[in-house]
Amino acid sequence: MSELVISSLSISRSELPVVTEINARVESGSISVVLGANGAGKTTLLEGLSGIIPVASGTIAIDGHEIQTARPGQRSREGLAHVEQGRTIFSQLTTEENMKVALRDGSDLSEAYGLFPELMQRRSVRAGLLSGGEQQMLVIARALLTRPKVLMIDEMSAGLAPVIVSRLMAAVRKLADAGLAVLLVEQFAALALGIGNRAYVLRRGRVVYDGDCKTLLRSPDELHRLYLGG
Ligand SMILES: Nc1ncnc2c1ncn2[C@@H]1O[C@H](COP(=O)(O)OP(=O)(O)OP(=O)(O)O)[C@@H](O)[C@H]1O
Repeated sequence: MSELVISSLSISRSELPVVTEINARVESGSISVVLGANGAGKTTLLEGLSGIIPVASGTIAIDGHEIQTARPGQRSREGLAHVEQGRTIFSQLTTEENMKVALRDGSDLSEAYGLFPELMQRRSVRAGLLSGGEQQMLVIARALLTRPKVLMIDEMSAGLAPVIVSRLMAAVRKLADAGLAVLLVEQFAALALGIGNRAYVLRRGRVVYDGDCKTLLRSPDELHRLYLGG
C-alpha cells in the first residue's frame, strides 16, 4: 500500500507565490484528480512534486519518507513518475527504442504492451510518426517502465479526440485498479471526475475543494463556482 502525502506545500515562481499551503494525498489503488482554471497552479504543483522546480516550504512524503529536498532522479528512484505536458519523445527513435531507454532492473516491455497493444503494433515505427494519442500512450508507458509507486500525469488529453481521451482514461483507471497511486491533472473535468476517487480544485494556488469525485460530478454548478470563485 503506497501513499503520497503532501503537507502545507508552497511553491513560488519568480519569487511570487503560485502554490500556497496545499495538503493532499494520493493512495495506492486510487486516482486523485487536480482541477482548476488556467493558471491555477496545477502544473506548478506537479513540477514541485517531481523536483523540476524547488518548493518554498512544506513536505512531500512517499510511504512516510520525505523527498522534498531530493533531486528529481532520486525522487524517481523513490517511486515518483511524472508524465509532463507536451508528450516529450525521442522522435527519431522507434517506439520500442523510446521505451527501452526507460527500462529499469525488473521491468519489461510486456506490461506496457499489455496496457497499450497499439504500441506493440507500432513498435518499429519512428515515434515522431505516431499519432498524438499513440505518443501519449508512449510517454505513459515509459513512465510505467520506471516501476513507480505514484504516477503523476499532466494534461494527457490536450489536443486529442474524445474517443482517444476515453481510451486513455480507461487505461489510467486500470493502472489504479492494479494498485498504482495516480495523481491526474486535467482540463476535461467531467471525464477525470468520472474515473477519479478524490478531487482537489485549485484556485489561485489554493485548494478550494477537497472531496469525493462523484459528489463534484453530480454538482456541475458547484464545480463552475469553484473554478470561477464567488
Ligand atoms: N516559468 C514561469 N515563471 C514565472 N511564472 C510562471 C511560470 N510558469 C507559470 N507561471 C505562472 O504560475 C501560475 C500558475 O501556472 P501553472 O502553469 O502552474 O498553472 P496551471 O493551473 O497548470 O495552468 P494551465 O491549465 O494553463 O496549464 C500562472 O500565473 C503562471 O503565469
